[in-house]
Amino acid sequence: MALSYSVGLAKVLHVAEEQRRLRGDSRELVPLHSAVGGIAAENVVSPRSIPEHDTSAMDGYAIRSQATAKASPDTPVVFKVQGTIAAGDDPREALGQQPTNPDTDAVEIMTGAIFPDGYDACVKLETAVLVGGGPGEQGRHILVTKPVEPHANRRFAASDMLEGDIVIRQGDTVRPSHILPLASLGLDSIPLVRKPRVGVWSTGKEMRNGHGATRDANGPYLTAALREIGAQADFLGVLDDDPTSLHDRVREAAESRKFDLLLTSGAVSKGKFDHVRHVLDQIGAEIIFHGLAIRPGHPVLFALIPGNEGRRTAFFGLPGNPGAAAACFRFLTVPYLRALQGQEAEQPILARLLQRPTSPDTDNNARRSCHPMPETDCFRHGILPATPTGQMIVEPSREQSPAKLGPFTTANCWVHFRPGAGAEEVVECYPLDPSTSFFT
Ligand SMILES: Nc1nc2c(c(=O)[nH]1)N[C@H]1C(S)=C(S)[C@@H](COP(=O)(O)OP(=O)(O)OC[C@H]3O[C@@H](n4cnc5c(N)ncnc54)[C@H](O)[C@@H]3O)O[C@H]1N2
Ligand code: MOO
Repeated sequence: MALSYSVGLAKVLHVAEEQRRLRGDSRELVPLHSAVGGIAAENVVSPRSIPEHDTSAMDGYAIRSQATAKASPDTPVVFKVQGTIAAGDDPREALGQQPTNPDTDAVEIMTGAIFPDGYDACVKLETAVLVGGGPGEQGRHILVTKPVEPHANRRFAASDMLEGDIVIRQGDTVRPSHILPLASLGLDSIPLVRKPRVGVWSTGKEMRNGHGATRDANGPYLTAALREIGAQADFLGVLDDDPTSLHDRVREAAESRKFDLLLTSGAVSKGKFDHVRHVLDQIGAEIIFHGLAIRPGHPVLFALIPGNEGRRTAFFGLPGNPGAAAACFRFLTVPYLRALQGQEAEQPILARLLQRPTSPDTDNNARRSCHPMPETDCFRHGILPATPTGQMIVEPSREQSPAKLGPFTTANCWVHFRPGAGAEEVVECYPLDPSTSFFT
């Protein structure tokens, strides 16, 4: 009896935690413009409160609001304009030595500029009536024709973020939207978890000699998907069905210390040319599991390969059928890499299954693939549309063969059917691509 998915996953996470400890402090400071997609190595807290000063929210005139309490079109309040403060100016320098009187003077102030002492509000340029002025703009006055609210158009210091606020949490993936607050706080780099280095091979001579026109789908897919989730992935080539070259390449890679994880796809099942298990046994690998009670992907293998100085490299032997390789990658390899980098487990979105009438063959296929399977976890791709009412209803792809890839052009999610879960159940859905979200 094969191990259950939950036991297999627990073993994967256990190894990931162990390897994480062995990696030690593997962080690097990365400039903000290159940080998107990386994983925060620690909570980043705001080193200061922002804005650091009270500033104007509008281009206009700084005044003292109290002085306008009785302003009306018939009895406008007149202020003499004394100097100009632009964003980036020190108000004291901009206004010079000459003291101003907030009861009778206004100061021209630009958006983002620091308020001068004694002035509490800003009258927008469009609201004030400018009179006078001329060459050198001496003698300018403004008329204010209605009372100005206290603190109008004033942004208060520390009203945005406070010193000590958490800007990004340890384990969060950096998104472009994190960069705005991080940069505003004056941070130019961020500590990220060093990217896990992953080596990927495809196996099977059918992809090398061209007979039968099987093209390598798994190699490009796995390499690209790994890069998308922040790993440093190297595609190491397509190996043919020769156990000696498989042996040498895997051993060499494990001893090179270049990789945190190695992946193969294909050659893990029962066929005459399925050499992965045998080769790992020869190398002296610890087989954590070979086979899980999952569909697709039941021949999947997970092992630790010995290297130099007692160091061991984790290894996934993913099944060859591309749909099975993709499911095992999504539900085993991605959780492994998340845990290795200190990220929490992904939380699924719960959705109801779309019930469809079943008559043509394709419907029967679809129905069968979502039929409850006792003691087996099933992973099916499908579409979870954004409905106008916000209801979560998922439609599994009609075609679920792990050898057929057409549905990957339209699917946007994986559906996880727990053992025995039936068509009436609420099911767990995950974005098809782990770097995406249903809501962005
Ligand atoms: N007697 C049994 N036969 C099979 C079993 C079984 O339990 N008993 N399991 C089946 C299942 S399930 C799967 S999945 C496959 C997986 O087998 P392997 O991992 O050994 O994969 P291969 O035999 O090497 O290839 C299977 C299939 O996938 C194609 N393939 C492989 N790699 C790629 C690639 N990189 N890109 C595109 N296509 C790929 C390959 O050409 C084969 O058609 O075994 C079943 N058999
Ligand atoms: O893993 Mo296989 O059929 O379940 O493709």
